[in-house]
Amino acid sequence: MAPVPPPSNKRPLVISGPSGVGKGTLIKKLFNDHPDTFAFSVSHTTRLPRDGERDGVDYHYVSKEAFADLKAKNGFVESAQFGSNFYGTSKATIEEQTAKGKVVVLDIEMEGVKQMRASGFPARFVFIAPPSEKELERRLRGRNTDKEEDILKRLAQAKNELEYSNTPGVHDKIIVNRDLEVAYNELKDFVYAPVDQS
Ligand SMILES: Nc1ncnc2c1ncn2[C@@H]1O[C@H](COP(=O)(O)OP(=O)(O)OP(=O)(O)O)[C@@H](O)[C@H]1O
Repeated sequence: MAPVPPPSNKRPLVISGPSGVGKGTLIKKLFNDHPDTFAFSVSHTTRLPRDGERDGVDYHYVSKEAFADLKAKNGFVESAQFGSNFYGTSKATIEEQTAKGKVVVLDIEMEGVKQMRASGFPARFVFIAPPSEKELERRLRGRNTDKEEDILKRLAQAKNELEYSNTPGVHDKIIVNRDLEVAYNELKDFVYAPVDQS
């Protein structure tokens, strides 16, 4: 198959949506299909790695002290606290990848989207929605990565995320991830749309 030319729109892509909705799954497909086009914005986190996760690939795993230090230096475009852990996207990470000509992909949650919108950071905002809250719960339990306590916290937070997604003008595109292939095609169509349509 001939290689697909990169999208004409190079603005970073901000993918948000409740935990367990399938953001990671969709992003992985995009990267697998177009390995040289996108660059993942690897977030900083103070949480411990899950089995199989690698430092610098899934997250930059840092101490709470190191995180606070970078935040004090205004080094994050967005940061948030979930439970007892902190998450953030460093400016340096985005700038490095954009300078290499990549379309940077950010996987962040509601508070991060609010912060990025408030900052006026130039980006395209995509919200991934579940077909239903019941299906979201099924997926969270099905992936077998979270403790019961965390699942309940994620489901409570999901309600806030879904409510926020109804705010007009926040997201440039909302995709319901019911059937994975259908959702993936919608995402690709949006990402590869000419500049003036997105
Ligand atoms: N369309 C779909 N139909 C059924 N299952 C799906 C679909 N999309 C993703 N899943 C499954 O749902 C689970 C959660 O997906 P994933 O881990 O990608 O979510 P996420 O939004 O990245 O979560 P988090 O924000 O917590 O990282 C996974 O087990 C994944 O295989």
